[in-house]
Amino acid sequence: MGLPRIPSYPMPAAAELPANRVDWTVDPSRAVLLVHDLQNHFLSAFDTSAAPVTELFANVNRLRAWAAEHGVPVVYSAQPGGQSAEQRGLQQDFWGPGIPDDPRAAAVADAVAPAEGDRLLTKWKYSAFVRTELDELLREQGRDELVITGVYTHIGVQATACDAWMRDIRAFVVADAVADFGADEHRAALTWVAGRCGVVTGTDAVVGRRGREVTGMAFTVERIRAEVADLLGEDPADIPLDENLADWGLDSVRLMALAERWRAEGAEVAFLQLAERPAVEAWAELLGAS
Ligand SMILES: O=C(O)C1=CC=C[C@H](O)[C@H]1O
Ligand SMILES: CC(=O)C(=O)O
Repeated sequence: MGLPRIPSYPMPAAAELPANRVDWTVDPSRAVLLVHDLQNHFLSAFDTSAAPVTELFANVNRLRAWAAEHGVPVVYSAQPGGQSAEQRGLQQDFWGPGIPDDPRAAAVADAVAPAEGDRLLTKWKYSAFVRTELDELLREQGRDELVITGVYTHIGVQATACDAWMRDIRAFVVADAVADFGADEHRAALTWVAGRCGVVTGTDAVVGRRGREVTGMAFTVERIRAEVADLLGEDPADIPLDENLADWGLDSVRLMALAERWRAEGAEVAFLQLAERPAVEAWAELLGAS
C-alpha cells in the first residue's frame, strides 16, 4: 500500500531517449520550471546517495540555475502531510494515508530546497494542476510551457504532462531530472509522453551547454585510469588499459557511480555503454579522451 523500496538504477542517457512526436524546443520566455514532489517522504523510497537520485538532484539544480539566469519562474509542488481520509480521497485507496503529519517528511529535500521567490504549490492529486494555482500562475505570467522535473516519472510527472497538454500548455519532461520506481517505469513514461502529450528532453539540451564546458576538465586516458584506481583503491599505474575491469573488482555499483559522475559533468555516456566494454581504452573512445 505504501511506497516501494526502489533499487538504484542508472539515469537514462541522451542516446537512450525516445523519439519525440513534435519538435517543440524550450523557450525561456514562455517557460515555467516545475520541481515536482521532491519531498523527503517520496524520496525515502530511494537510496538518495546513489543513482538516479544523485543525478536527479544535480540536474534539478542545474535547471534551477538556468531558470534564474533566464528569468524563468520556478514552481515547486508538494503534498501536505497528515491529510484526512476525506482530503486523500481515492489516493487513500491506492497509497494509504500518504505523507505523515511530520514537517520533515513533507519538506522538499534540502539538496533542492526552494530559493527566495520560488512558488510552492500545495498538491493533492497526481496532476500538479488539480486543485492548485498552477494553471492560473502560467496564464497570469503569459507563459505556456512547463518544464517538468521531480518524482515519480510514471505517476505525477506523466499525469501533469498530460494535463498540461489538455490545457494547451507545452510540457517538457526532463528525462535525467526525473526519477521513478525503476528504469522500466521511467523509460515507459518517457516513451508515452514523447508520443502522446509532450517532449522528452535532457538537462544539457535545456541549459544549452555540452559536457566538458560545464567543468572544463577534459577526459584523458590518465584521468580515467586515475578515477578507476581511486574506486578500486589501486595505484593508477597498475590499472590496465585493455583488460576487463570487472576482473579487477569494478562492480556494477562502482560502475554506476562512475557513469553518474561523468554524466553530471555532461558526458553523454550511459551506464550500459560502460558496462558493455569495461576497459579504460574503450571508455577513452566513448568519452573522446585525448
Ligand atoms: O501517497 C501518495 O499520494 C502517493 C504515493 C506514491 C505515488 C503517488 O504519486 C502519490 O500520490
Ligand atoms: C510523488 C507523487 O506524488 C506523484 O508522483 O504524483
